[in-house]
Amino acid sequence: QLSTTFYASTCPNVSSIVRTVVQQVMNSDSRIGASLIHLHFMIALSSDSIQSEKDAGPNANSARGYDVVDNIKTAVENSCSGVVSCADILALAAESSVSLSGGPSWDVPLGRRDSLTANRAKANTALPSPSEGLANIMAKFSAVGLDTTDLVALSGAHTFGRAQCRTFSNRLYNFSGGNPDPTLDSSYLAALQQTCPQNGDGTKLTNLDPSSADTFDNKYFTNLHNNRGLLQSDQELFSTTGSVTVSIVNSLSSDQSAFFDSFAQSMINMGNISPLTGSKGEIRADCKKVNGS
Ligand code: HEM
Repeated sequence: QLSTTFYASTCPNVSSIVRTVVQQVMNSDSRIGASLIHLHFMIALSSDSIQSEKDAGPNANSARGYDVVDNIKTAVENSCSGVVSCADILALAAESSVSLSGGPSWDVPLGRRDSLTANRAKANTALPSPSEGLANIMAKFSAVGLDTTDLVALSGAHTFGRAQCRTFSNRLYNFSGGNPDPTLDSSYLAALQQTCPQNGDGTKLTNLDPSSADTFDNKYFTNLHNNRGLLQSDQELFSTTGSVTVSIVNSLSSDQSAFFDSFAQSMINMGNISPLTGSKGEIRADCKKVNGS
């Protein structure tokens, strides 16, 4: 029961306020759009609020963007005090991040409220890890009502942003019987081994999309065709023989506008995962904590 016109009378300019702040930050930080949508994903999948995910295992060190959410919140509060939730701000920031990076735009359904709790245990188990295998990741998406098309389309968000060596270095040296992941293209493997030496700094960053690092396009899917998916969870979408994901990758790699349409729809689906609405939850004053805590 979210609605794209939810703030039409209470905060009619909310979308452009959010977009302006995201644009400003992008001018000096080309990665911030990716970081904001990544944050939106983590929060959507753990159906929980900002505070809790921040320190959960799979996200430790990986959640950038909290400060920017605070800045957006301040800008929104200056125009319309106390009416727009942090959850809606993040959903709008995700859309701005994509459209300002060359991707699709869409009308964001709004009217979410912020949770009254923070649940670290749930964040730890509901979030997929890049090495846990396609079947498990499909099950985690399915558990929140997202199907295989959503999984493949949304994984296309790895068309921009960065990942730390520790999130894929298992593929580089000792993946199967002492060898690197056999699905990795050999020159890409060599480049990644240079970036991420064995026993090196696991927090070092590299581009998720080696062909167009900061642009939102469908090169992510052509990378998979060329065995240049960075995370194991990326490459498995294409390299798992017989998986239904293969034909979806094929169709999205051959048609960017089909990817954009699918992505926008799947973002709406992701944003619809059990939102708090009506009188449930609250409108947080500070996005990092429950009111009064
Ligand atoms: C399918 C399961 C997914 C897995 C296993 C996964 C895993 C990861 C990992 C390990 C990283 C690197 C984090 C780090 O190094 O700190 C990452 C980054 C990222 N993820 Fe995903 N992800 C998934 C789905 C998604 C979805 C659905 C979206 C958004 C719709 C998304 C958007 C991003 C973006 C944009 C980044 C880069 C963030 C930045 O540069 O700050 N991911 N993901």
